[in-house]
Amino acid sequence: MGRRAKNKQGDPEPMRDPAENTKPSHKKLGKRKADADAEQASKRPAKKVKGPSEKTISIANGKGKKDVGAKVKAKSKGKGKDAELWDDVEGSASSEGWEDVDDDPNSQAKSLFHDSDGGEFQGFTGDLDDLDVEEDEDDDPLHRPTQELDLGSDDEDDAPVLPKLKIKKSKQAERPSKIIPTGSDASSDSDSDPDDERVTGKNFEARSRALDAEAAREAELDIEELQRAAEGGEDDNEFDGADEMDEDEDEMDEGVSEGFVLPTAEERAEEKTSGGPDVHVLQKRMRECVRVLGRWKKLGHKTGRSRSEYVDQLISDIASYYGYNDFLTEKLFQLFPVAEAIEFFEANEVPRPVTIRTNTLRTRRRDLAQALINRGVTLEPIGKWTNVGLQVFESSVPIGATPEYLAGHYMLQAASSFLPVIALSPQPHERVLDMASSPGGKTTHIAALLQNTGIIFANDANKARTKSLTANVHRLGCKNVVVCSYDGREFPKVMGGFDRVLLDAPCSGTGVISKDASVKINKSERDFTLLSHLQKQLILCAIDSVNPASKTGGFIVYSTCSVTVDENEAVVDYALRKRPNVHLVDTGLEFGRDGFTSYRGKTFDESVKLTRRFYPHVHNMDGFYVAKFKVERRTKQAKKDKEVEAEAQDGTMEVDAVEEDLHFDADEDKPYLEDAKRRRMKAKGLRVPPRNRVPSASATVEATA
Ligand SMILES: C[S@@+](CC[C@H](N)C(=O)[O-])C[C@H]1O[C@@H](n2cnc3c(N)ncnc32)[C@H](O)[C@@H]1O
Repeated sequence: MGRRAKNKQGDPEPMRDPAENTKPSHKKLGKRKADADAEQASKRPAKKVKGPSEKTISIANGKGKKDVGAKVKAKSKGKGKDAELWDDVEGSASSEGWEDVDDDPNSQAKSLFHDSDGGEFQGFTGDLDDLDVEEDEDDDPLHRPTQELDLGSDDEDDAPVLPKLKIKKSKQAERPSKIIPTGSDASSDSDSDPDDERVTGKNFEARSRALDAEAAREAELDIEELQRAAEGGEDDNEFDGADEMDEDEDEMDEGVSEGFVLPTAEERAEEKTSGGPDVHVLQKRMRECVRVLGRWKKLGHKTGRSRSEYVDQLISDIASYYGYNDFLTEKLFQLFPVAEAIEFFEANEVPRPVTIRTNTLRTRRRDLAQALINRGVTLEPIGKWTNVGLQVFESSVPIGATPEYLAGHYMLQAASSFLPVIALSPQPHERVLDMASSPGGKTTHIAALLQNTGIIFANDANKARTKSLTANVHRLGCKNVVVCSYDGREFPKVMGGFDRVLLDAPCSGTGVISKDASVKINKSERDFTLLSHLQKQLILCAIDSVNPASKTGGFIVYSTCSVTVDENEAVVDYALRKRPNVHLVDTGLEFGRDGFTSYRGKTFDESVKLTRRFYPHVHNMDGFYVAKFKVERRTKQAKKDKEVEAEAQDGTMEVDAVEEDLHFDADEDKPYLEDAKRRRMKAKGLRVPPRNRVPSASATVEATA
């Protein structure tokens, strides 16, 4: 296997065979964790990627796994491909970045929410005063948990051969489609695989071309798959993934495993009180449940048990194997076909790749790459979809403390966090609101796309968190940012009339479990209810803060680092119903799965399929969701009609957060704009005219120019 392949983050490993030896289970971490710990000890020493604190970040090696179909459209527009990938300035296809470098190590506030790089929600009560927010550790590689980087050997055969669970082998899965490729994606290539070369300043462009070609190949495969799927028709089973096994597997394995007996409800209850079964029993049972559920139509009748008994057993075993609470296990399990759900849970056990976003206000990607390569960093472009992203494979220096980092040439930023800003696509000279912005990964990215023109109001309700936001804004040389600290629900009363608004909403963080395993056990039904409620309030305020008459914009992007429907499609659908003057538009993102238009008995507006879902097991990036709306002028009757309809459909969850007469008050905005202007002038050494008016309101407004 080539160097690149070895160094990339591994795919989630399949559940191991019972024959493999493991430690006894560790209840708190989940049985899989105990299992993994045992295996870890036997692995070869890993090469390390150092974080800024000298902690090591390493990436587990993984092999062989293929993936389910991500949609990749390889588009080649105008310029040469090399130029696109290594462009100096972010082009129209946009570019993007990881945030969350918390430059304020002293801040100890605890976050109730997850931000895209792994904050923490700890029981939000719905009142901002109850929020207790912590600095985002994952924003800062200094604080990132140590992860294992197993670079493997040069010879693929050296890797331990793990018996594989035949949990899923869909037709789709026969080729790589991860947007950030993994080792396994490249493993089938021959010796002459360009991936085998070491990445140097000289071969950047060749590597970029190879990536393009790969994307094009994948796009062709995607089309083939879609055609196959269309010809194959729909499965009428309760679960999409049912009967999804290959026919050849069917022939090989027609029956229910001999000696396997699904425990009864009583036996399960007994098992629980006695600490649960041995990890081997769990693995075996999960395999069997996945296999039988995967071919329920053929095997179900032979089991003598009901489908729901199998499902219940599997959910319960997943919870204890991976260490989730039962509620969250079921919630996440329901999002996927059976076998794919296992892939998702497995992917959450593996760290995502280390990625950085070039700050184009300070440097060009190729120059940054060369500078880091000179320092001993092994990296390469993330992929064609971003012209500012770099994936770091190994580094002999702390990647969060290099001179380039300190000089603001890049942001450590998860690849998924690039997505909402790409979708927002801010245009130079626009006025942008980043409604929940700390620690500023997306704000600074927006600033770069605006080329330091226009103005960004970077708001966050948590004042402590705005410290790291301000630090990042300064470090990256953003001169068009005003930092402020309001509850987002106060907008647009605070100010409005924005060309674009980003609402990267506080969320449960179910997309970033690999970064923060505490999510597995600390999320309850109530958390999701409260979060969804807050998100609905915020999204209406975000919509109302947009100037529908904007000549260049009039858009809002809603994003979360969560994969639950309550926090995503349900919020978007609610906004569509409550605000007749908005409609969804294409996000402009070239990959990601369609948003759900129906889910467990709920039906959403058809246009919700325009929203995008991203998954760790599919795209090799954090779980993420992105929706983009266009805001039009309101017409009174349309508004009334839609709202009556919304009230009727809403039932229990009514969120009337926004007063109807809210509008942008240019006068109220003036002091903030003036303040920013004054500071800009001051920074440029110009004479600053006397202040007309001091900003009112309790909020802190800090111009960062
Ligand atoms: C997902 S994080 C934002 C990450 C940020 N966009 C970035 O890219 O660095 C969500 C943020 O929302 C903030 N927040 C929570 N409730 C809020 C509210 N009611 N209004 C505004 N911000 C809020 C939290 O303090 C947190 O910083």
